[in-house]
Amino acid sequence: MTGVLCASAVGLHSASNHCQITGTQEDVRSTVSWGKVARGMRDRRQRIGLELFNGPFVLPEKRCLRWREIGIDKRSMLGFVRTAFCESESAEGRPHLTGDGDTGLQERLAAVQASIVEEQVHYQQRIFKLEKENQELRRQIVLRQEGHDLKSRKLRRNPIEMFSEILDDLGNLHAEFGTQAMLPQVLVVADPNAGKSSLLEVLLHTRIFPRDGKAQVPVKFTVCDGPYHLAQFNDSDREFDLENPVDLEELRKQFEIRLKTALTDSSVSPLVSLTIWGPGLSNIVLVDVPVAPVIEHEQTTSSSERIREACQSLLQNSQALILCLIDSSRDSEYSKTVELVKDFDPDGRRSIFVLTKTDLVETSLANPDKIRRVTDGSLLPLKAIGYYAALPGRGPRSEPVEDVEKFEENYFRTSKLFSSGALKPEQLSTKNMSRGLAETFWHFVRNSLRYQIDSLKARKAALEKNWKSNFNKDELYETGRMQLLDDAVRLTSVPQSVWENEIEDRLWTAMADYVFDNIYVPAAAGSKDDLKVVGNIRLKDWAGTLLPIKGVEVANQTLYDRFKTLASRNSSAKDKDSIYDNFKQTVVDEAFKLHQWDARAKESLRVMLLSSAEAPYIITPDDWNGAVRFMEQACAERLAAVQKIIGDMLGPSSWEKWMLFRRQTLEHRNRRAVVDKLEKLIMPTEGELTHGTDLSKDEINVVQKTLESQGVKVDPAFIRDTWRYLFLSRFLEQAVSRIGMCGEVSDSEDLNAQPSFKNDYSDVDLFYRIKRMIRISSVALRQQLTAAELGRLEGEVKQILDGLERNPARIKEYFNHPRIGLAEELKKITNVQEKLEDLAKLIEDEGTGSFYGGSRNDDSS
Ligand SMILES: Nc1nc2c(ncn2[C@@H]2O[C@H](COP(=O)(O)OP(=O)(O)OP(=O)(O)O)[C@@H](O)[C@H]2O)c(=O)[nH]1
Repeated sequence: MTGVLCASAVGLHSASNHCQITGTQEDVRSTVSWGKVARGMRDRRQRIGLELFNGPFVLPEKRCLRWREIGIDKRSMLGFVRTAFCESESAEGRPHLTGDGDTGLQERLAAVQASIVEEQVHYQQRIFKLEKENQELRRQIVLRQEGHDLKSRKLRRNPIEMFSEILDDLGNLHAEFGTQAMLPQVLVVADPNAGKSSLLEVLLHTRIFPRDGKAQVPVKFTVCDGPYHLAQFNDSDREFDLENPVDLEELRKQFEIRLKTALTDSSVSPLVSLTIWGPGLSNIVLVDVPVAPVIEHEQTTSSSERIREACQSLLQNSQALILCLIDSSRDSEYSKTVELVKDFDPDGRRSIFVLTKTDLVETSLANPDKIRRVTDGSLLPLKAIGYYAALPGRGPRSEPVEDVEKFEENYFRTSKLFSSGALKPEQLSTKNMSRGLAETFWHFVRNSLRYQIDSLKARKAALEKNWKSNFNKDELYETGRMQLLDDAVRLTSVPQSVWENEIEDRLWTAMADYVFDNIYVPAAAGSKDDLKVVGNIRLKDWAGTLLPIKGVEVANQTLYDRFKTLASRNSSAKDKDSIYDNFKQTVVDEAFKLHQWDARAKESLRVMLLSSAEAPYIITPDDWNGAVRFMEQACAERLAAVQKIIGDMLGPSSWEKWMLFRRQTLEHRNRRAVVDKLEKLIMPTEGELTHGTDLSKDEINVVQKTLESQGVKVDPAFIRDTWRYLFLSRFLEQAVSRIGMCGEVSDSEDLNAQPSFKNDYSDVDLFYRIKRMIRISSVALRQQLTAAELGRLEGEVKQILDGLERNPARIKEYFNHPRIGLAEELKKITNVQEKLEDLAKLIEDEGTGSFYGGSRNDDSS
């Protein structure tokens, strides 16, 4: 071969804005009649690359002539070069177009190819026009069907909206229950500055992204073909009119806020979602997926960790298409995004590559062969299912989308980079890509729907196996509510005697320690006369102060406990269902926070008790017998409690030490020493207790000093404390043995015959009065309870339930039982499955062809 004239150099294709010639000066001079070319050009503009065609003609390996530099249009240059070629064809050693074969044939082939390209472009434009008309007709039909209801200016829900809703439902199912189901969506990924935002904006036909850069957060765009150009965030009802600059500006602001919130606030979804309607938009779900969080995961902070996970889980969806943008002006073989795509889709089964910025390649002639090497899979590490070239921008992003589209259309019509047929005309331009993408997307949808329906059915079957009943939260709430109101009413049918006995028992338990420590022991520890006088005074003081207060507290607590027991009454029943427990117990608790016993109750109880304190003492044999039994039991119980306290003070006995391996502490040993001394010095183990309740200072001193001489160091408070229980124990032992000597009486004679009835047994009398006061309190409190408190409580329960009904989120919280979880999941899966089946049926009936959406076209095209 004597010379090589590259195909692109010859300019046989009109889609070039420069001419490239390769070969040495001699090669080229001997093969082409360059003078002819030069002459033709000079004739036209008098200004031509003379140094190339006539001059010293030092042709380096590669030379380039720009049409614009020469000053003639491409079509003319094409003509000149063609003629020059034809003339030189007969010459010996004529030049070759790149590649082998006969030059003339190749030239003719190239010419035919060029005209085919032109034809295709022409028909493509016709198709656009027809589609636009078709779309306008559809819009009019829809508007007519909707009766010109312009309140909602969107089209009635189209398949892509149905589909997007299903995607959201599946996302929620996954987040709430971990249910796996995947459907297609188009994930758009790119290296920084590759033109992703520009491309998305052309696809959405609006400059939607915030101007000052956008946060690295995934954004889902549900793109719908519709008569009006509108946008709406999925978490809001507001529609933005994209034709209105004020609305558009506001939308950008809102968008920016949402992106920032998604990045920083872990309580909101990391995926920002919005729907865009517009005439001629393709029906498709696009997700802008930032790759930086996935690639640079070592540097992620905890807040961006969520974003990384979200992006990763989007990419892991084996049904999703990955639209990977490749900046052709850079060395794409080193692209980190391409590496990432390879990780998630090693076989290139769901990846599509889009070459952007090819205009820059063309002007710089950096690597003209690049397109072919990308599309034949030799440049990138994986072969994709589709390739497109798009020119979504060329300068500031403020340029109207229409202008970008026009520029793009013009560029592809004339670009020599694509003249070799590496990409077909329908693979060139954003518009064509959008259409092709919609086609592939719906193809993926159709193929995956059946599989997803089946996988949801399988999950449902597994859930149904675990689930017998068919509750939902609203039904559960209604049942729980009815049961609670029923329980509140059932409180009124509790017998009076049950209330009274329960309050009486509880009140005595609550007051027993006080009665011993502050009434009986101080009164009985003195002389027999003191017992009556002191006992009387202390009893009245108790009746006038503490008893009414404690009485109301105890009655309220009794009411609460009984209501709680009733509310969980099913616990032991056969149909017990713990599902209601949480809800009912919480409502009961809240009702009792509201419930205040009538404030007048204490005062009326106090008056009643004080007057009973004046009432006559034991009169009848029953009074006596009851009082004796009560005193005996009370003293025995108190004695047992005191002995237990003393036992704890002294620590383990020798037996326990050896057999149970328990150890005595220093405090235990000191207590034992103090008890020994007190028993020896002050309180004889045998015989009547003659000492008063308190130790004198001298007695304490003696005990302390004696112990000190034995090496035991204790302070006076320690001695006094030990004495208190020691005394009480001895005192109660004597009381129990004394009361044991009292027999039962059957009549008044018997009663009067009791030894020293009036004098020696004043303490029986005291216990009789104590018991009578407790009884009077319980009867009075029961009366207040049944007459007023039950009614008020029922009202309060209703009040709380009404409040709950206004706050469904709280109701949801109460019913969080695993079985409810199953039922909820089951319900949601059924719902999604039904929607999927509707969509599958629609696809079956209409075919996906009608779902792709429109193709926008300019009137000019
Ligand atoms: N010449 C030319 N410039 C383009 C092309 N596509 C985009 N640009 C320009 O490239 C610059 C970057 O484009 P963007 O759309 O912001 O790129 P991006 O991928 O979103 O960038 P990041 O925000 O870093 O992700 C802008 O100035 C665009 O106008 C193209 O095909 N040709």
